Amino acid sequence: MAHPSPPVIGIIGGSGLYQIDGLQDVTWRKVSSAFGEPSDELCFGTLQGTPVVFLPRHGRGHKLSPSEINFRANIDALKRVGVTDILSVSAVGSLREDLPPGTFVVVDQFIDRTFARTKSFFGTGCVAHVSMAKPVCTRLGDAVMSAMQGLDIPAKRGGTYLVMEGPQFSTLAESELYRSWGCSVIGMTNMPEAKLAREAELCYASVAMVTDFDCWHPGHDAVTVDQVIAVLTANAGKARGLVKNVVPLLGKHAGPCRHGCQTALDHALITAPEARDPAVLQRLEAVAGRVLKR
Ligand SMILES: CSC[C@H]1O[C@H](OP(=O)(O)O)[C@H](O)[C@@H]1O
Ligand SMILES: Nc1ncnc2[nH]cnc12
Repeated sequence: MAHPSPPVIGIIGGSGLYQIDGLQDVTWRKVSSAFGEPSDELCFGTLQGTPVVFLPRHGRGHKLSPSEINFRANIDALKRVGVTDILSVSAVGSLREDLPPGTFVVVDQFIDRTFARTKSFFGTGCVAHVSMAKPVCTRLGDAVMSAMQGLDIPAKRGGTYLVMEGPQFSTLAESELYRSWGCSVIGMTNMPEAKLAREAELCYASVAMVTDFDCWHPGHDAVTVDQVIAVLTANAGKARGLVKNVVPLLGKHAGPCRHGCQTALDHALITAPEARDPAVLQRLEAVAGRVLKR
């Protein structure tokens, strides 16, 4: 059995989402990771009796820029406390006219243009290659879509999230390039987060909340943080409603995901057992213990 059932939900909050309102029995607790410091303490609580673990991606007060986030520590820490499913919530710019600010996009693909981040738990001493063909968990995506019903949220299932390094926003030429690639939205954080969740055999889905039209749109020639925060604030109630609905929905699922997220490492390890570095294996205990022990 890959995981105890039911799923344990972890929420990674992005810009503007530094706590979950309405969470009961809340405690913030420092959780150590073998990969350094997570962005903040983890927030443990329950929503209608269902346990939830929350982590603000940039830390409370938004202290970390996208390039400074220790994505490995965040995912490792969430796995260490028993999280099986990660719902990522992010602010994004829209690259399409039909995705105006206020739209919630449950993205299903990513293009990773980041270049200054550590992107894998694996490497010298234990090499692995997981599939990223389908980076988003269908079960989790289904639950998010159901949770939005009745909330009056303009929602779209599917779309490609272009992940840029930042912290500066894009040039017009870059924005037009990503549009020509057919991308739907742009942000700075979902990679390597999604890659690391897959390596850690965690289900992952991302709700991309559109806050702006980046800089390509004739009516909006630049994006500003003030604009992003204003749209996020206006949509905070809807984001809260979504989290409130999705947690009990997911909590009702019994057993592991059937889409392969929780067995991603079954055919991924390539380093011969006798060539593996024991110190590296120890660091990988939470992430990959399931396959390293057998
Ligand atoms: C505040 S605008 C730019 C900032 O917002 C997004 O963060 P997140 O994905 O954590 O919501 C974007 O990726 C940038 O980090
Ligand atoms: N236009 C944009 N580009 C990158 N990240 C963003 N986050 C919110 N809006 C964004």
